[in-house]
Amino acid sequence: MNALHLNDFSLTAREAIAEARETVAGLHAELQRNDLVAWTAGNVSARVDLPQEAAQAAAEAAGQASGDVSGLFVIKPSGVSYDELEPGNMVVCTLDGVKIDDDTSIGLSPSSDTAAHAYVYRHMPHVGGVVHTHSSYATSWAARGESIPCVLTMMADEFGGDIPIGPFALIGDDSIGRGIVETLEASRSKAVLMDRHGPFTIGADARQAVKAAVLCEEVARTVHFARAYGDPQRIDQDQIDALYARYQNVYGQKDHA
Ligand SMILES: O=C(CO)[C@@H](O)[C@@H](O)COP(=O)(O)O
Repeated sequence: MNALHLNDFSLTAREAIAEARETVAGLHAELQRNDLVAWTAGNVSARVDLPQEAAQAAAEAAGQASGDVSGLFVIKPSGVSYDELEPGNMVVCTLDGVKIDDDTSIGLSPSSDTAAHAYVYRHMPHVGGVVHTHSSYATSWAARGESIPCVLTMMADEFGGDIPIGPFALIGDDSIGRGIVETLEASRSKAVLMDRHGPFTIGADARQAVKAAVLCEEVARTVHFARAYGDPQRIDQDQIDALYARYQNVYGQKDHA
């Protein structure tokens, strides 16, 4: 555990951490509601942006000048039933993936995918939320090492093209995170199917990352059946680009100035 304690942070920072804990705890229910997880096999995290001075002050208060205290993220505790998840047991980590003294029980370890989430936050500054599931249809494409071809307008809308396959990597160090970042940096997709493991999704915030996980499973299922009974054709790239631009910039309720 890190020497940092919640009390080392300013009131403003502690309020931001508390808000992130509420959000992340609530979003795990969305994974269940959308049938994306069996047992505890999935996790959601959210970045907590801190003003640099707040992060530095906390580090100095903890007598810690080293380590990445430029921000924090909140992630679920490993292996805890979704029925027991609540804001108070959401684990707070530095961007190095190290738990701070966050008033959860000392014994509560962060998700086993914490290193992967942390790597994404360190290397993709625009990402505010990360989700990992083993949802059945997306994971069956991962098991085959096959990317999902962009044969649906919904895929063009949300993923801007195919949903790519990432490399096979073992859990426990930066390998998975590195594979996620390398794959997503080469694509517009918000989802990557890690080979023989399962989907990881990103978003500007945690709710957008959960949406990407829901839509990833939805299109994985639809294309699975389309391929079983036919030969669906990939949408032309210029049409994918037009669909993606509309959906990302026009769809829904935009703030009308
Ligand atoms: O696949 C694995 C472990 O192999 C994890 O993603 C999954 O079980 C969720 O683990 P956590 O409960 O988040 O530690």
